[in-house]
Amino acid sequence: KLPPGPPGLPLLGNVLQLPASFMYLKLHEWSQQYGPIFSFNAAGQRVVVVSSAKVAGDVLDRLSAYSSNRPRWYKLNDYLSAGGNVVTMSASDTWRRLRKAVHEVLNVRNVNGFRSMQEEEAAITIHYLLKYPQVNLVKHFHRTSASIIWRGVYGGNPLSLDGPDPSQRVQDMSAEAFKAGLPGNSLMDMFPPLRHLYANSKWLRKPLDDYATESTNMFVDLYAGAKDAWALGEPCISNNLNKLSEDYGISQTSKAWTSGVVFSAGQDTTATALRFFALAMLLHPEVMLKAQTELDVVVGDRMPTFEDKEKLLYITAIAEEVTRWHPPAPGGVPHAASEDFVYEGYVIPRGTWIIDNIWSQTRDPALYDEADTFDPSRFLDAEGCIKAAAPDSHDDGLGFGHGRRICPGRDLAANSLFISIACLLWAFEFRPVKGEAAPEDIGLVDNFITVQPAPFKVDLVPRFRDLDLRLGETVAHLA
Ligand code: HEM
Repeated sequence: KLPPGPPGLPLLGNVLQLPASFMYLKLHEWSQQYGPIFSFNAAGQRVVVVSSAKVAGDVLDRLSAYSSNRPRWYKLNDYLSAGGNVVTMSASDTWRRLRKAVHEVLNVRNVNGFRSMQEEEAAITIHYLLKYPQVNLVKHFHRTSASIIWRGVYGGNPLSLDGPDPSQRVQDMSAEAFKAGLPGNSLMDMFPPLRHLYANSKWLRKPLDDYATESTNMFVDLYAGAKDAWALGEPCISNNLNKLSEDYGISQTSKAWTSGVVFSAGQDTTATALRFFALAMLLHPEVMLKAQTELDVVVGDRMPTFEDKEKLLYITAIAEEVTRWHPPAPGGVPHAASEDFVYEGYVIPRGTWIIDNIWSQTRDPALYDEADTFDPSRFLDAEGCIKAAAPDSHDDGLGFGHGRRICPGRDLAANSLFISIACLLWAFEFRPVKGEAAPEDIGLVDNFITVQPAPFKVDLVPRFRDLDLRLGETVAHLA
């Protein structure tokens, strides 16, 4: 038997009850009604939802041998991504090899090699915020996050705010493709006879094939453009993939796709977290003041660096709380059962989608009190040190998913968030702009995988009169 869940219609199941956007809120509502593991039917597709940290840990971590596949996404994976997308591909040998290559660069030790680049990017962000205060934070934080991951993947120079932005096209194309992955969003995924039609009709397939070709060309060009960085020996993901020996059996096109997909997986998520951070500062000036008191004691009037991390514990806690309070991907990326398995008496058949309901997990009353409140101190013990995560819960990083599919960029992202937050709070007071919506009324935008705060204005008041002069060498070159 499957876990319990909402009653549905014959054939269509619960598909008409699923909202077109903010689906995670519906899943949260159902989890309150049917418990930490429930199931529903999206027009014939069985879906199981895991909504507490314990059940997610059991099903996605401890039973990961059965729960690490991805849904069989015909439109998204086979057509739009030409089978080359490491996020959407099934748990095959190719996926394992690609993940290993990505992990070699992004593991917790090696990401430290990107720290000076991330410090530089924090300084550049402050410089642009001073130079272009009229430009919305959305654009500033897009640049920060895109530039860090761009350089992590392709090496090279920082992306600029006032020049061409080669990253935007990658972002737009990937957001477009991911729409097709949501339950009920692709007819060929819902109705198997249509797959035959598409397979046999060039005319029907044309827009999908054109899209895939455009993506492939874009990724191959970007990959080829990274060769200068490889020649200079810069540590970057594309270089690592390039060095994979022929024995791996991975084509150059597949390496190019993986580089592009890793870029797009890391960009929007990190930018979203920075936007929620800024919103949290508007809503909670007391948190900002406490963080700035810590910064005044530890770093004073020089810009923070990673060397200060061990002493900037409240800042570290803010970075953790941001992705708990508003996880950038609140509905996770769906997993799927690679074979039938049993959990607590429920049989989860092969092919079932398993939704990692991150939103409900980050509101799990077993782990967090008053979960809707932004409170970094929940991650600190009585001495003000960072608490160890509760056993088997990874309650300090639920926003990054679970099991063998867990986000391979989480350590890079955690470092980006730490240094950006430390430097931004060192540099500026965050104040509401008169006449703008009150911070609590700022709505959300559903971007299919990420959910972000709607654009809002914030008054960033420099904390030092000569701030631009304190930003170091890189910024002096930019100016
Ligand atoms: C705050 C920032 C980030 C958040 C919240 C985030 C969140 C996530 C989540 C929830 C997943 C799905 C995990 C699962 O299926 O269980 C994921 C997967 C992934 N993330 Fe991240 N991510 C972030 C940053 C990054 C960065 C910086 C990179 C790369 C540099 C990255 C690369 C990936 C990739 C490649 C996958 C797919 C893994 C697979 O399917 O095997 N992410 N991320």
